[in-house]
Amino acid sequence: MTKVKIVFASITGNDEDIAYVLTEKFEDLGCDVDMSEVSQTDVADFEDSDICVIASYTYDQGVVPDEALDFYDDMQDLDLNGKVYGVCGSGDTFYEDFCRAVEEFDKVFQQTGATRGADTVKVELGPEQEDIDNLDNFAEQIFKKAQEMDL
Ligand SMILES: Cc1cc2nc3c(=O)[nH]c(=O)nc-3n(C[C@H](O)[C@H](O)[C@H](O)COP(=O)(O)O)c2cc1C
Repeated sequence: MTKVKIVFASITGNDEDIAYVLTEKFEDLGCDVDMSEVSQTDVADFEDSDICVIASYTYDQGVVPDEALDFYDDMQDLDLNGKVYGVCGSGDTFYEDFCRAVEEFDKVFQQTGATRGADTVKVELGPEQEDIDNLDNFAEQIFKKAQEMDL
């Protein structure tokens, strides 16, 4: 069974909602899914998974959330070759750096050698039906890539 690890950073619940949408979709696809909050998660969990996903909000001029900084730093030392990843997150277009943390996590995943399974998904605040459709599509693409790689 394909193992999926979903890590989220969320203060007001939008990214937690995103993580739940993805959990449900990956489970529908027949995956074994584990979801956890970033400050409660060890990066080694990604090494034990086939598919690695991050859902993060953006704060204060586009930086990675404070509680995700250790995780972000630890990711720089990971070798995730042969694994598939995806990044998504919530932001607010009121701010200049809309969903910048999504881009930052995408960059660090690239450094790990993991393969991007789908383009990033950026959600304006909480996920509406259109976002849920985009997230379902995101999960399907990632799963398809993992199947192509025999994961
Ligand atoms: C002080 C503050 C700064 C923020 N800065 C940004 C930002 O630079 N870029 C962005 O896209 N969203 C920014 N946001 C919006 C949050 O990312 C957005 O509310 C998000 O939905 C929160 O996700 P959560 O519910 O998972 O905590 C900011 C919000 C606050 C309160």
